[in-house]
Amino acid sequence: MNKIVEVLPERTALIERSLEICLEQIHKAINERSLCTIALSGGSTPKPLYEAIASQNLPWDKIHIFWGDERYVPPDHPDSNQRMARSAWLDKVNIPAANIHPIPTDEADPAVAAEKHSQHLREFFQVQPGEFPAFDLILLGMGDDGHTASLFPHTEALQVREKLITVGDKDTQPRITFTAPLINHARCVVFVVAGASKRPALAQVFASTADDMEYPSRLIQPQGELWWLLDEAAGLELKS
Ligand SMILES: O=C1O[C@H](COP(=O)(O)O)[C@@H](O)[C@H](O)[C@H]1O
Repeated sequence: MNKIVEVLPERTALIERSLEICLEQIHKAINERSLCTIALSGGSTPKPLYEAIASQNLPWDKIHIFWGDERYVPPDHPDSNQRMARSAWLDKVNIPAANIHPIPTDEADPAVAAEKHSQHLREFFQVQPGEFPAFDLILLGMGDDGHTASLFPHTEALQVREKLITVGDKDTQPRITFTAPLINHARCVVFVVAGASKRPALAQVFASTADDMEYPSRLIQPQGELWWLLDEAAGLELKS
């Protein structure tokens, strides 16, 4: 793993740097494999990044969009990660509908939706049960509690080792989430984290010893590149 930490002076610089890294990874994947697979994060932080990507001239037909986690709500719900990414980015560019791979949230049982989407990933990436595909780029955020994707502290989802996708648990509300092993098979993982409220959890995520179950972002140790892009409010104590 190649881990790079950058602390940017403020949020605009954080988004500009995040855009640069994303564009590098997109072009690299397309040059090497003629295709780029990206998994998006939700929450509020990445919205300006998605708006910035939407203004780029990219070979959209070669880019496939997935989500690292989703709230278990319909796609038009205000909390939907899919809805945010569509309005900030995907609805503004000429990307084929078949290149957008939302997490289904219409099954009565979220575990059925998780398995259905796992099967979709296996078919798309042509991997067998038990194998993990390698996304070109996985974007992640981090909550104030140290969660990432929908891997929340002390939840069963953190223990899942064999599956691609599982059911996360946000205060008893189900969510669908990539598992840590799926994220860790990515070629490149980029955390984009902003705001002083993230500082205490970041200190624990970067500590040499701390509880991975208390701070799930510690579980993210990909085989490829790992970028931590922080604004100064979040990363003040990590500035070298
Ligand atoms: O719940 C979630 O929160 C995290 C962090 O969100 P932010 O609003 O602090 O940026 C996000 O990465 C995750 O995808 C989302 O479901």
